[in-house]
Order: sequence, then C-alpha cells, then structure tokens
Amino acid sequence: MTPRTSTGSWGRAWPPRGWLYLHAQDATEGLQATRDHLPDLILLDLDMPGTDGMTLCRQFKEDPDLVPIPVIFLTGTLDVATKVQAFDLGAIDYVTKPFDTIELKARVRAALRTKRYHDLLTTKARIDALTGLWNRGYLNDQLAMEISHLQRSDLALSLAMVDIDLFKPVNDTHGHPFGDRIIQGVAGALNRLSRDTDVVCRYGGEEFAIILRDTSSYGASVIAERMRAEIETLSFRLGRECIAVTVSIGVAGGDRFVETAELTGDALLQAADKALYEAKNQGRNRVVTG
Ligand SMILES: Nc1nc2c(ncn2[C@@H]2O[C@H](COP(=O)(O)OP(=O)(O)OP(=O)(O)O)[C@@H](O)[C@H]2O)c(=O)[nH]1
Repeated sequence: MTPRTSTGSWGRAWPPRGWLYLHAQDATEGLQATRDHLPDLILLDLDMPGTDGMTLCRQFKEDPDLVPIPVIFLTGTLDVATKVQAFDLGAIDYVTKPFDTIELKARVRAALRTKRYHDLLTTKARIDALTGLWNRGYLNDQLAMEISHLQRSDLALSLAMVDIDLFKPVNDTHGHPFGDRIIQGVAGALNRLSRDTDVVCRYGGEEFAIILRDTSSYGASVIAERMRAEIETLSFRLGRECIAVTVSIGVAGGDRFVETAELTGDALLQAADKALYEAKNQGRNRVVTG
C-alpha cells in the first residue's frame, strides 16, 4: 500500500502550509515510506497493527540512513516507564493524546530546528577547510553507503584516486602557501569536471578521491582522462613565473569485482590506490584503470 499525502485526521490545521505530510497505516508501510522519502521528521504512534511503535523506532535508529531523522512519539500511553524507554531508544519528544495542535506544531518546529543545527554541524565536520571538498571521513561513510546500495541494485560504481605529481619539489621550491594554492586549484578543477552526483573528497595532503556514482570503470576512466588533461592546462602564477602541475589517477570500478561479496569500500580503495601506484610507476601524468 502506498502512503498517502493528506491532512490526516487532525483537521484543516494540519499539516502547516508548505509541509508535505505522508501518512502510513502500519510499521511495514511506515518503514518503507521512510526509506523511500527520508522525511525531516517522523510522528510515531505506539499501538499499531502488527509491529508496535517502539520496535519500529528501534529499526529507524539501527539504520544509518534513518538514524538522524527525529522521531516524536504521539500516543495515548501515559506511563513513565514507556516514556523513558522511548527517549532511551532515541526519540526526540513524546506527546500524549489528546494533544493540542498548536503545541504539537511548536514541538515539531523545535525538533526540525534541532535537526537543522545537527545537519549543519555534521556537514561542517565533514568539509576540508583548505579546499571546501568533502573530507576522508565523509568519503568512507559515503563509500560504505554506496556499496550497500549497489548490492541491492544493478547500478555501477567507480572510484578514482588522484595525486598531484612531484608536489614535494613545488612546495620546497616555492613554499607551502603556494603549494596550498595549487591544491585549491586542482580541487576546483576536479569539482568543476565532476557531476553533481559524484562525491569529490580531499583524501589527504595532495591526494583526492572521487566516488563516481552509476559509472562503469570504462566511464570512470574517460572522466579521469578528461580531468587529467584539464589539470595539465592549469597555470599557477607566482610573480613572473607560471607553474604547471600534472596529476596521476588510479581508477577502480565495482564491475571489475567478480564476486559481489568481495566488493567493499576498502577493497575499492585498495584497487584504486594500486592503479594510482601503477600510474606513478609508469611515469606519472596518466590514468591507469585497475
Ligand atoms: N602546501 C601543502 N603541501 C602539502 C599539504 N599536504 C601535504 N603536502 C605536501 O605534499 C608533498 C607530497 O610529497 P610526496 O608524497 O613525496 O609526493 P610527490 O612529491 O608529490 O611525488 P609523487 O607523488 O611520487 O609524484 C609533501 O611535501 C607534503 O608536505 C598541504 O596541505 N599543503
């Protein structure tokens, strides 16, 4: 059964204008709707046909994709032990029926505000300060998530590791601040040449990693070659001098793994890293697909 958008049984005052309200009849439908729509907030009853609200809340909180979504229990159950259990499971609020619509809306607004702060902090903690790209922690999380999605679908996934060639001499000759400008310039080019759905990260130092969603290893090698060629044309001015840099790129695709079980984030990272090492060995400024 498909959850419907509606004004629910709370009359015309609900939902407030501009909010989309999805209504599910039971836990199975609720879990599916939550996975499909990733709502900003969940209002959850305790007594439902089949699985009860407490069990469903535990399922939300055990799923890495759903755990950040605030859950407000909306129930007729008044006893303190149940309330404590709900909060211990991760609920953000507990409202008992009959409730006042104005108060409920205020509690929903407060929960959404808290979620926005949480999202903002989470995002900030995952951004590399020098380049504005995602950092390594975010890459690892996204890679794990993408691979788990991949194992449930037919979509492709590739990873490219990009490393600036002979960067140490650039730093040693022209200084660290100039080296930083080059890292920023290369980061900007990688970002420009990626699709919105790609995840471009600074992996560390002068190394970058790009998750290419829905892309075969062949497609990824074409994109990587485009990036390599573009970066080669960049020129960084320092006084009267113009400095150019090149990058080596290692590409690994999920399609190269015969056994799906062997495809993990670490395995894809290792395969891309091995290809990068090979690109360096072959003379740098090239793309190698593993
Ligand atoms: N300016 C600057 N330099 C950095 C940063 N992080 C790492 N580096 C420098 O990047 C250089 C990396 O050098 P190596 O790992 O020896 O590699 P490379 O000289 O690029 O040589 P190949 O990778 O073999 O082509 C080191 O000198 C690091 O100090 C940073 O944030 N800013």
